[in-house]
Amino acid sequence: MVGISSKELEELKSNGWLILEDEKKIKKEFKFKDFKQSIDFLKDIQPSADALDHHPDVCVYYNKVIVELTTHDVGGLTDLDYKLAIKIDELYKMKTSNL
Ligand SMILES: C[C@H](O)[C@H](O)[C@H]1CNC2=NC(N)=NC(=O)C2=N1
Repeated sequence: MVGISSKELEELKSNGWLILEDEKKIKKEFKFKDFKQSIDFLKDIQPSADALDHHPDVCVYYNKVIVELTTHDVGGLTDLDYKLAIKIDELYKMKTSNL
């Protein structure tokens, strides 16, 4: 695990991730059409999170899922947050491109 680079942070920012708490956390809201889609998205994330051994903090609403990423072990952002964020964006694109 290594710290996140400023290039990675910029990329996440341009993908719509908010950088919070003095660059210790990132957050993004994903929109869906109903609760089932929201839950299915969460289920899509689970294998990637387990594979990276890195897990998001998630808030599920009826038609939106708010994802927060930070590396609790170091109290800040690392490459694991970057990798999982990119993966989650990919999963969202796949999910919403065939609606
Ligand atoms: C032991 C295990 O590797 C750690 O507890 C992992 C699990 N998943 C994790 N997820 C996140 N987001 N941050 C962590 O620090 C973290 N640590």
